[in-house]
Amino acid sequence: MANHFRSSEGQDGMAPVQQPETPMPIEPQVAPIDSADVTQPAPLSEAPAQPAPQPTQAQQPVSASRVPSLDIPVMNQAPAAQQAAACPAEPSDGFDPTNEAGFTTAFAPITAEADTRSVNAGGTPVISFQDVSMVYPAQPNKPALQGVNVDVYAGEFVFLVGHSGSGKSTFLKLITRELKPSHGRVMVAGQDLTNMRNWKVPYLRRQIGCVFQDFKLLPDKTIFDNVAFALECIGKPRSVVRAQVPEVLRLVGLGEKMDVYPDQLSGGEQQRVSVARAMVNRPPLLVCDEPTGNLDPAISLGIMKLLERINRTGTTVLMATHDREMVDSMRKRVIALEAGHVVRDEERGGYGYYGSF
Ligand SMILES: Nc1ncnc2c1ncn2[C@@H]1O[C@H](COP(=O)(O)OP(=O)(O)OP(=O)(O)O)[C@@H](O)[C@H]1O
Repeated sequence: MANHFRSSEGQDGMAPVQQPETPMPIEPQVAPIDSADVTQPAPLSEAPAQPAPQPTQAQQPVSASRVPSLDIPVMNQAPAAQQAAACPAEPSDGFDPTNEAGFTTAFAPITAEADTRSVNAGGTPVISFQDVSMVYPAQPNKPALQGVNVDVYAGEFVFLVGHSGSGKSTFLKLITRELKPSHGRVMVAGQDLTNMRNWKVPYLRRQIGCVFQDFKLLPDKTIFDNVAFALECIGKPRSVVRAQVPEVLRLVGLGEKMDVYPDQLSGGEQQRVSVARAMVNRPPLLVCDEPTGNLDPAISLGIMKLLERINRTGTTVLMATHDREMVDSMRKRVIALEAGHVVRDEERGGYGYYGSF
């Protein structure tokens, strides 16, 4: 799946059990307004400089260039009513947004070097789990995660696979600080989430774009307004919203549908809106929980191409999935969980054999 992107140019002994945190409201503080120019990379965060860690066996060198910084809310923090209506009939349009005219401007152009780039495993990991365990109070004798050690570096594209209940969603929720670990340390962009003050959490979440299986779009807002909402929540001025929203919607091939409502879109189109919303402020890290779980294979492929394209611009992508075919075809890094343990971490892995879910 490498080259179709190029042609489009121009176009994260147990300690005491920890209670899950009450979800944070969207952006109680409004951060300083920054530039509207989403084409310019910015530093990941105010993360303190750290000594270079030793790369693990699984890391292989993705892109040294990098990393765009952003202001983006965690999208599942939005009001409950946002669940989209059931997906309408899904046209098998085999849509490939990377072939759309005007595909490019929000993201860095893909250059020949992009295909040969390597992950910089020598820097600070974007995500670092250090002997992490998570025990839910309701299941004190069954840790959802136990003794997990994982580093993910800037520019990687990583699949998180495993049986239902193996701990994938828990892993992702630790990265967005929806949960705190019962034991161990979770670092994201050099920041220790274990000790992070609650008021800082919204700032962390601005750096993490989230895409979910159920899209979580606001049914009573147009596509434009759904994406704009992500920027408005973090205090972006109208001019920034007006510049960035159409651009990112064109990127996902929905430039002509900005004024329609979610229930007027197919499931694949709704997921593309969800990706646009997650990426509109260019977070350096994209976390996806079963993003293709509600989509048929042709539509899933379009979404995966879009995510791979986004990864090629330097965005680190971590995706929990049951999509065997997709994982096998993409040959990206695969981390497999089983009963809360990492049982496999392969550089260019396949889905593996887990029976039926
Ligand atoms: N809020 C909760 N309270 C108690 N136990 C929970 C909670 N959330 C998850 N668990 C348990 O933690 C374990 C891991 O769940 P998790 O949702 O992380 O798995 P998963 O791999 O994401 O599953 P799926 O693929 O079905 O989404 C399971 O045993 C689950 O029952």
